[in-house]
Amino acid sequence: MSVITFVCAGQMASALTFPVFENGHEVRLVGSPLDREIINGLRKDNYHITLKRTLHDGIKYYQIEEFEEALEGADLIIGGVSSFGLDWFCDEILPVLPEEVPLLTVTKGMVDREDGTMVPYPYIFEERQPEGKHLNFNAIGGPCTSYELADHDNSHVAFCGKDPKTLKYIRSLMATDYYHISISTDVVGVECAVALKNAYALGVTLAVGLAEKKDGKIGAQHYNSQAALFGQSMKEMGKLLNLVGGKPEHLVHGVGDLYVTVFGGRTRMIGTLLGRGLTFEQAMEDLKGVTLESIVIATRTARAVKKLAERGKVDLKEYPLLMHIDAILNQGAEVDIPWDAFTWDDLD
Ligand SMILES: NC(=O)C1=CN([C@@H]2O[C@H](COP(=O)(O)OP(=O)(O)OC[C@H]3O[C@@H](n4cnc5c(N)ncnc54)[C@H](OP(=O)(O)O)[C@@H]3O)[C@@H](O)[C@H]2O)C=CC1
Ligand SMILES: O=C(CO)COP(=O)(O)O
Repeated sequence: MSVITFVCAGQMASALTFPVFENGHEVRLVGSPLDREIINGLRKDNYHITLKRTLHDGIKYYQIEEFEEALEGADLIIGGVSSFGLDWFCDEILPVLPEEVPLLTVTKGMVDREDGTMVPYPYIFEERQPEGKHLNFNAIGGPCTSYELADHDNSHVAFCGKDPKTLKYIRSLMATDYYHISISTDVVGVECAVALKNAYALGVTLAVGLAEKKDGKIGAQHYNSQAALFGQSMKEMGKLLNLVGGKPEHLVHGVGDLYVTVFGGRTRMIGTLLGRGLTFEQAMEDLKGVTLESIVIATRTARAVKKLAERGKVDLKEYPLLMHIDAILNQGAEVDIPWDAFTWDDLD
């Protein structure tokens, strides 16, 4: 039995307690300063108020003030922060983590630099750890919604990090007959692929809202338009993956993640509302309190691509869907899918 300490008791970190606990490990779940209510509820009856599932009896729950106690003797630390708590995680958590214990994070995202470079979160964590500290950073990517993992649906994810031995070790702690894990040292490839899907899931689900608007009926579906946007998303994601230097095969994790997010992710909600004709501000107001990584990543990716275009490294015409998503989110544009920009002629 190993001891596995989770920092943040959000939906995904808490869902991961299922495979870990079922593998016989001691599970310690520590809430962020914003997770007090979640931890109080779990202590009462193991029911997680945002995941809406009952966690295993036997998990130990901690408030953030008890973090050091929860770290004692830990063999693995799992970070469950979202992009919105990234600074808190870097400033408050990284300094107290023991160097000898590997860290595995679920946070999907990238940061864009002034010159248009896109840097995945594990590298940001590495940069922002205290000077002289050398934590062992690893991350999870791939299609896996929290509530379906909690329900034991078969999921295939990718763990990435620099050290193959660590990746094999972490996999040995967490793999089950329903939680299937590929491992890779291509951190940029895995992380960029799965971060990008958040931006494009918003793009595909515009078609969900557009169909409802067209038919005047909530729940109306038009799969042709969703499929066209899905294909265009895959094309642009592939180009972006190539741009950051990730291996093309990791597009599998990003495209799988795009699929699950279009059907079962929170990003579907914002894309649908925008497609129905709500302004960005109205949609955000309706979805107050929902974790929407897509807004952050779409904005950052578009900013990076525009910067690279200024530098002559890319042609913006190759990213019509990303540019339209950015215009909706950041320039007040109405939804008006640039269908013609998606077509191309391949003639010998
Ligand atoms: N949910 C899912 O199905 C999946 C999620 N992911 C990724 O995992 C990450 C977390 O997602 P998820 O668990 O769903 O999100 P949640 O919003 O449920 O959890 C995020 C965690 O980060 C904390 N947090 C947010 N903002 C701050 C802040 N300013 N300061 C301190 N802590 C903060 C949250 O506290 P609080 O609860 O109070 O907000 C919570 O503990 C995301 O990057 C997401 O893309 C990956 C795979 C699937
Ligand atoms: O990343 C996810 C599934 O892999 C979930 O996406 P959302 O953050 O949109 O819910």
